Amino acid sequence: MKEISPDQLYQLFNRSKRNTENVIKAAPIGICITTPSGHFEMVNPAYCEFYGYQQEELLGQHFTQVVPEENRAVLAALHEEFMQGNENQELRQEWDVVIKNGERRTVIAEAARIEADDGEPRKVTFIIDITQRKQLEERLKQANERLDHLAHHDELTELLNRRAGLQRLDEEIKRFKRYGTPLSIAMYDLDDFKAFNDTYGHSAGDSVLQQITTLVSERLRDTDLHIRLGGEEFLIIMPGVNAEEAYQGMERVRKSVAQQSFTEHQLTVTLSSGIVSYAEGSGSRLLDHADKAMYQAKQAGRNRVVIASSSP
Ligand SMILES: Nc1nc2c(ncn2[C@@H]2O[C@H](COP(=O)(O)OP(=O)(O)OP(=O)(O)O)[C@@H](O)[C@H]2O)c(=O)[nH]1
Repeated sequence: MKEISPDQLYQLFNRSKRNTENVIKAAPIGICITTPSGHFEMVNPAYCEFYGYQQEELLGQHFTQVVPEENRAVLAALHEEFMQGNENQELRQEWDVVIKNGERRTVIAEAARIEADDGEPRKVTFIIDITQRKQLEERLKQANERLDHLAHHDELTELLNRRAGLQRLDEEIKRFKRYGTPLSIAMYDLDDFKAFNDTYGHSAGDSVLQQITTLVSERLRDTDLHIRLGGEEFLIIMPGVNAEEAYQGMERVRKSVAQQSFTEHQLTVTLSSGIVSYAEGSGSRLLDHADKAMYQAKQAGRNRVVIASSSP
């Protein structure tokens, strides 16, 4: 082994120290060292650049200067706990931070406890800016929620669409079979809506469809499900409701719609509805029965509610 003189060793030690300092200066990630009381003792250029501060604006300041006000107490307490922890304890967490101009950013901060030359512990923290990644994740999440909403809802009325509605009907039938609580459905369809469209135009028709469905939803119970089956035909699933109660509920809905006036021409629009209570069979059989009852309501002169003569 090569003999190294104390003088050479001293020079090597000094060079190693300078190299370490240069590595910290050149590091592309933010690094800071904080005292046991939480004050900045060292901040590297990448740290200063990320937060938008000069080195002298941070040194000696409490680290919570770069933390949103609402998180300051929690982070100060965490820092204290960390400082008292065991030697190898490391902390890796995602945090919201605030840069000098007040903007919020998100970082991953990884901290390690070291012992300084005064024998006291220090916390060295490495930060990685993940703001862009977080923003992308948030946008992706919102886009997925929107897609999910579009897959289950009708765009014009915001009601559940046919596919989602029929799925809910099957679920309610399963619940009926399990618990035996009553279940009724009401189908309704606007009266002479073709004539309305032909006279006042399709976009006036669209707006009336939106207003009527909003009005109907307001008249329903919170537990009822309101579905657009297609065109101007709708379904209401009423869990826990027998045919008589469903009839009374739909009569209230029918009257509310008939009393309301729509568009600048103050027009009235009516609806016809068929009601059926579940006894047995499939969802589509139940719908057939409600459809037949609705047809009877149309045949009997429209603007009325009919209970299906026999349950499926
Ligand atoms: N504006 C608008 N009209 C629609 C929409 N969906 C269906 N319609 C119209 O609703 C009308 C339904 O006509 P029909 O099925 O003949 O029924 P109706 O004229 O309401 O007559 P009855 O149901 O027998 O009282 C058609 O003119 C469709 O174009 C929609 O999303 N917007």
